[in-house]
Amino acid sequence: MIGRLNHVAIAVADLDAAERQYGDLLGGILSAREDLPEHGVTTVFVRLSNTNIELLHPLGMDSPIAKFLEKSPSGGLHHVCYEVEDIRAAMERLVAGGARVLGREPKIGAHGKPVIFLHPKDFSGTLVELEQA
Ligand SMILES: CC[C@@H](C(=O)O)C(=O)SCCNC(=O)CCNC(=O)[C@H](O)C(C)(C)COP(=O)(O)OP(=O)(O)OC[C@H]1O[C@@H](n2cnc3c(N)ncnc32)[C@H](O)[C@@H]1OP(=O)(O)O
Ligand SMILES: [Co+2]
Repeated sequence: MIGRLNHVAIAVADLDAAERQYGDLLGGILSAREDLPEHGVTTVFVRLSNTNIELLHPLGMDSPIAKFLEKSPSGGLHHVCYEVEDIRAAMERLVAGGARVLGREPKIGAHGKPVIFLHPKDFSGTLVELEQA
């Protein structure tokens, strides 16, 4: 079921600084900033040859990134995103296997495709995002 690594997401407290780190210092190619109010985040993607880095900054009052940054003020690794062919089939399989899918329905993610999240406590302490390929 698990497919390509679509992105690795890093929560950042200072988006300007993170853009300088990944753009100027590391020489990455950065996307434009995008606000995704439904997810409570502003994103910037760094395109790599084999995957992408998603820089995540809190947006709005209920952002999951704000809570994460309260615990880790310097930021840090937030989630990994794997591609799946069929997100509903993946959900059924995961729920049947006892994993907690966060939310009832897939949402549309940063690439305009359906995404779901899996509880970090069910995946060795790592928040997992699945994106329909
Ligand atoms: C841009 C759209 C999309 C894309 O297309 O790429 C995105 O990536 S959006 C990214 C942001 N969205 C999300 O993170 C949605 C899913 N997240 C959640 O539903 C919640 O954040 C959560 C994972 C359920 C945690 O929420 P909550 O239970 O309210 O927070 P706690 O702080 O109480 O956490 C409980 C427990 O889990 C640990 N935790 C929390 N976040 C992470 C994490 N990112 N990685 C690893 N572990 C995490 C937290 O430390 C707590 O553990 P204990 O302290 O041991 O209880
Ligand atoms: Co993501």
